[in-house]
Amino acid sequence: MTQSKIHKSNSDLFPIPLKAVILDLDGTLLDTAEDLALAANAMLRELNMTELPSATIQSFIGKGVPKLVKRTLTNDPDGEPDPALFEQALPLYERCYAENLHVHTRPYPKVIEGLDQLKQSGYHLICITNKTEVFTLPLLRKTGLAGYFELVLSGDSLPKRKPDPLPLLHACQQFNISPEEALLIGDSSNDAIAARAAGCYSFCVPYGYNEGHDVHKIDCDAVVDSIVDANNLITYQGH
Ligand SMILES: O=C(O)COP(=O)(O)O
Ligand SMILES: [Mg+2]
Repeated sequence: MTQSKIHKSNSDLFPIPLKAVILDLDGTLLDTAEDLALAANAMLRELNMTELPSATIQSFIGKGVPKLVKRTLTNDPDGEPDPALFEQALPLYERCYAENLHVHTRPYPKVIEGLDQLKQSGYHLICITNKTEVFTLPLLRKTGLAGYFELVLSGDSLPKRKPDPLPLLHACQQFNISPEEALLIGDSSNDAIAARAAGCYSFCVPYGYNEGHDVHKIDCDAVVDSIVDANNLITYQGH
């Protein structure tokens, strides 16, 4: 059935009855790393700074665009650049990424198939990303994913982003469901921490970014190979 690694010792947990499935974007639905790195290096070139390897920039993905720019400028996940440099760099990055939004970016294998299955089952489908809204919406449209989602919340849609639980709680409220009726499928600890704090279930996929760390160390309910595998561990609970 599935090769998913189930983290909960209580396998009676599965299949989990749910009303909504929340999906992370970068590293879960879409492989965006190459285009994010292209933009980051284009920004560095414009600033006459040394370019970084794509793999390094990939490890900086996860906490939104401003954080990616800070990490790229300092080549340090915790780095804080000079404020004047950051102010100059952020709009440069935003322009470069807008120009490179959809060069290499594609849905991961089994994403479309998985979304089709979830949609057919009747789940509310929600996308919650830390990506800036001005990039999220065109990217969902260009990759053919926009039509699956009843609600899309980006990193700048609300006062707080993942790992804060606010976007998840906001989504549950919008659909009048309780958090334990929702599952978040993500690729990083930002997703799992937000889900735990909100009281939602959380699964992780192993093919994403997780800021360069091992996804198997994340505290989540299961690590699933794909969205299709996630669908095999849940059951639709009706509205
Ligand atoms: O923009 C990011 O840094 C990460 O976005 P995500 O929440 O969709 O993974
Ligand atoms: Mg992600």
